[in-house]
Amino acid sequence: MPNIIMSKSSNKLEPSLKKKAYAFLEKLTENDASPGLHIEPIHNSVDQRVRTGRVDDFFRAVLFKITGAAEPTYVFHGIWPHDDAIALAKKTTLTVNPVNGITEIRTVEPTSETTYDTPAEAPREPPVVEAVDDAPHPVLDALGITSTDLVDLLGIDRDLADAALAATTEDHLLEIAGGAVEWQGLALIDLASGHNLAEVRERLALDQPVEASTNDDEAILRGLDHAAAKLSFTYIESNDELRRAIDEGDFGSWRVFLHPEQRRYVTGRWKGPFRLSGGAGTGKTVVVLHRARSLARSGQGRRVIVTTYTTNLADAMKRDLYRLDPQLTVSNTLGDPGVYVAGIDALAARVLKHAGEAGHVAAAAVLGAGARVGALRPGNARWNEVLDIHGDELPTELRSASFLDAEYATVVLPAQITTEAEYLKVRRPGRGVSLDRARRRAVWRVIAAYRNHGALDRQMDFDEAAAVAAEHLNSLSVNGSGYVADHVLVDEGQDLTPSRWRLLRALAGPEQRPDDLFIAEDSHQRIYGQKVVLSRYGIAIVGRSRRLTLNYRTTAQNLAFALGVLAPGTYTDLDDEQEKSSDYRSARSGPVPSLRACTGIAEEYDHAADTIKGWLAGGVVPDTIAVLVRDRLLRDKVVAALGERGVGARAVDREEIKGGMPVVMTMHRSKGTEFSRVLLFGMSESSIPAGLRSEKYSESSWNDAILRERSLLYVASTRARDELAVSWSGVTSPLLA
Ligand SMILES: Nc1ncnc2c1ncn2[C@@H]1O[C@H](COP(=O)(O)OP(=O)(O)OP(=O)(O)O)[C@@H](O)[C@H]1O
Repeated sequence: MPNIIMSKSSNKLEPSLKKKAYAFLEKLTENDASPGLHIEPIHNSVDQRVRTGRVDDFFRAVLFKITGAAEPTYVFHGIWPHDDAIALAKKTTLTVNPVNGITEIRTVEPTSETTYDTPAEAPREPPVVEAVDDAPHPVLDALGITSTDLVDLLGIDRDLADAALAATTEDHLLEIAGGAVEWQGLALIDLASGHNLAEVRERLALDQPVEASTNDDEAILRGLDHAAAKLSFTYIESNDELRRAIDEGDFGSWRVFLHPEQRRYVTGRWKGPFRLSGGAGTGKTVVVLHRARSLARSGQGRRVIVTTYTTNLADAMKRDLYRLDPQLTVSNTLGDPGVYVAGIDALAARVLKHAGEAGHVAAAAVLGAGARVGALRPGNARWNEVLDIHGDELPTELRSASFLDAEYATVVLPAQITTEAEYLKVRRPGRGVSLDRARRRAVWRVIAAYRNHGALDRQMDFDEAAAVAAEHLNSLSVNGSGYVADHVLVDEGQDLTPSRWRLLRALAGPEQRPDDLFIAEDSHQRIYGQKVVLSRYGIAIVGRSRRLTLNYRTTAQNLAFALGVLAPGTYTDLDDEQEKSSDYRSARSGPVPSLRACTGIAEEYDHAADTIKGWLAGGVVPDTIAVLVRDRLLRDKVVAALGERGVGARAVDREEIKGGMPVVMTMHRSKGTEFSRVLLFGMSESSIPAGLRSEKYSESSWNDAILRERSLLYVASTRARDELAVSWSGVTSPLLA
């Protein structure tokens, strides 16, 4: 049976052609000599491997046939109307790159020397001396990149290198890169964003050239197997896979065309916890899903847990894992073989449910004598209740549910404090509020009351539940029952609290083991909780951390806007190192975000309705449009106001996003989602909510709250794939200034 390799370009078939493409390729895999297929060479073609095949009366497929092995391999390039297909087949070649051996598809234009546009603004004649200073300077030249670097060291096509070296704006360079062989385009973007040659070679695995072969067909097959070639080609292993690859087209690219760097983190094996950081849209979730699959398939009975902070995102990951591999064993019982996907709080609940009586023992150990496992509820209502009764015993500035919640989650629970004496002695690193003995006593009284209320009402907050679940699992490990999962993978790690980290550690076993924990995180997107330093909670990364920097989701223009929002803040990662964002880049270009100041809310509603109508009239699919707002109240007002202006829109809360209509949701809910068009609505001075007042108990807490607001805006702006619009009424948000 012939093997089929699909090229990325063949992935972009018109919907009407998908069924035909599938029927054609299915027949080809059964028997390439089948007479109905008409697999034929083309007279006078540049590449003697090229073939055309009959899809129907009107359409032909263009393929390359590689022989030599027991079965032939066909590289499927695409489908075109008959005459176009013949013309293309004559001039298209499948060759290996002379420098690194990577297999590439190229079009050889017989009449023109270059297939890339020379930039309009590039000087064609030597400029007169006076004009030189004002002349736009080529981007790559300014970085000291030469033609020798590009052509001889990296293996970039000469005509592409010439065009790229002449480009005087990053936009034009992006355009040129977009038309190039995938890995060559990415190499140019990397160089333009300041990476040196060695870094580019390492990122794209060009420092591992393909082993040479004297047999041309063998060389092509080897070149197709290189990590950089896999950006453009994928082996199709079954008819199911073929159908999905064709049906999902470009939307399913993440399933098959991984970047060599992403691939490295999917297949990499480490002695202990590994941390993958990276900006919004760099494919961290994609890596987590692929890695979960790779680990689940790495041995009999592997138990893999995939988790994250919010239930919505966990649900989305479960769906995507199925899209990635419908055959993957999914586990519905914690501890069973397969991949178990759940939000971190649902994991805690599941552990406690199974714990039975032992759960109450763990609760007493963590929360003090008398505590039992109870129903899971958020802590705010209980803190407020306790403050109403005992608030007067605290200094005014500490009468804050936010302060108490943070003190409890980051100091008391992780240190397993159950008595005042322990609290008086405990170290409180990173809390930013100093407490003398008297103040500690007062704070402990309120915390003890909080615990009493919890015990009386048979309630636990989510941090308590995680801490108790971790304690229970650790006690099982001590008794020799072992750990729950061979591998635990967590997405959005920046949002987890210390007790949740302890739970993750416990799920993977108390002691470090190979590939026990894989942590994807972006400290620029921390929108919940406090800063956490992992080493304080038994998770030692030491040298096992890397970053992804290529944004797959959004355009360079949207990314620049989003990074501008972050810029005034300082962010530290889970290793307490300063996080940088200067090397984030995008391979796509689009319009500059539109900013609209309105005089009042009515005008802002009108503008929102007009913007959405314009997008819809332009053919944008309705549910790929989102309006993002700071809170639920405004969300519901926007839905109503849009409706009054003739634009149907759906408010989205916890439920899955349904098709058919533009959606309106809070910025928090937008985490982990993406849309073609996004309007950030209501970005006025008042968009920093009154609720943040409770963070004013210390300067550092207030600064951190503002940092989280910046991060929230960064999350929201990076949801836009193609176009971003921002509006406000009256005075603009200080975060945008
Ligand atoms: N190799 C790839 N090929 C094609 N598309 C990709 C690839 N990697 C990621 N993407 C796409 O880029 C988008 C962002 O990916 P993903 O959600 O994994 O990023 P992320 O880093 O987790 O983002 P965020 O932190 O903002 O949630 C998705 O649409 C994903 O399908």
